[in-house]
Amino acid sequence: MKNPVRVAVTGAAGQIGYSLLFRIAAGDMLGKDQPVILQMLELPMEKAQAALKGVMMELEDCAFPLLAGMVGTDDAEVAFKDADIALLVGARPRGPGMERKDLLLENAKIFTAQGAALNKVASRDVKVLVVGNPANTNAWIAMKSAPDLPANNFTAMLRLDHNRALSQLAAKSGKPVGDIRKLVVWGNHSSTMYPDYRFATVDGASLKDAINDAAWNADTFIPTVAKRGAAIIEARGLSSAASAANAAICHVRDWLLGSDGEWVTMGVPSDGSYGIPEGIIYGVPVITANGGYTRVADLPIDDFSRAAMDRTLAELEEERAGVAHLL
Ligand SMILES: NC(=O)c1ccc[n+]([C@@H]2O[C@H](COP(=O)([O-])OP(=O)(O)OC[C@H]3O[C@@H](n4cnc5c(N)ncnc54)[C@H](O)[C@@H]3O)[C@@H](O)[C@H]2O)c1
Ligand SMILES: O=C(O)C[C@H](O)C(=O)O
Repeated sequence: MKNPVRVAVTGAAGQIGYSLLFRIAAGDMLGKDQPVILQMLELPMEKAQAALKGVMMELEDCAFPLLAGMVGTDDAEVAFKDADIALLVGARPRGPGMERKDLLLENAKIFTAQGAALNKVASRDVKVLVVGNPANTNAWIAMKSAPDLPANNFTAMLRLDHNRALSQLAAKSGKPVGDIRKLVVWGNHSSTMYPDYRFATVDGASLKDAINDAAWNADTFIPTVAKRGAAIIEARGLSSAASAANAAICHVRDWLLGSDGEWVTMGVPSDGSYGIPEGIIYGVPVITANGGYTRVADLPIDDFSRAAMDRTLAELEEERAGVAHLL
């Protein structure tokens, strides 16, 4: 039996937590031979702590063979103690009519404090995925608040956008969703993101050529993916949860276990390539292996793409300026 991996999850009693924790404990994220210890954080409020207790009772009732231990707490330093993986989910979600950046100031404080707590007590190689919105800027805040940890280990979730784009492309082209390769979602997890299938292939053939519809790309595909979160909120009255949890599982699974040479989208601190200033957490295509990721480099950027990539960058820079005083 392998040694257990410590997985910290914040916002554990929330909607995403309720979809996420059971799949982690079932081995969907780290493999069916990898025991896990779940270290769950919730707000220090009676209702949140009671709900967390209920979630832990249900986890117990599943008798997951891979669940080697559980901690439920309202103290970030307890939740992050020696954590190998930290899924930062806990934050206020947006409601109808709000943009994700409307949550900026309210949620930013959480990520300053949690970055500092990770810095103090987590494993020195902790891999951090920020899900709570606005995810890119929150990841940047956490990274800046944890100067002793490797900056490249702070990532934001764009995998939900990536998966949404895959499904839209499969529906349009009639190709099986699992056969689409080399998709990218550039930039911010916000309505400015740029889903880009110029390089996408199915069985080695260009998907862009197969679709051959520039108007659909600009007028339907990009806005549908970019506004999907809002469409879910409109339909459900609540923001996406099971699909968000699934995307978090995909993101961490690929990061830790490798993507077998396939491209996946991760929000990672920029290395300055593609004209994105260093340090900004920006969605880019990466290939993952051995617990690390490598950017797909030197992709050609045409004028349409440059404009789209600059638009989402400008929003990230604006968000960063809006929280600079907290750091
Ligand atoms: N990046 C993405 O693709 C993506 C997708 C879906 C949702 N989200 C975001 O994820 C976040 C969580 O969504 P949800 O639907 O689970 O919300 P939710 O309100 O159901 O749950 C959030 C939970 O976090 C807890 N919480 C709040 N502040 C906390 C803190 N400082 N420490 C620990 N726990 C805290 C709350 O008590 C609550 O139980 C939201 O910000 C949402 O917008 C991101
Ligand atoms: O859109 C939201 O506010 C929730 C989440 O980020 C999503 O994309 O579904």
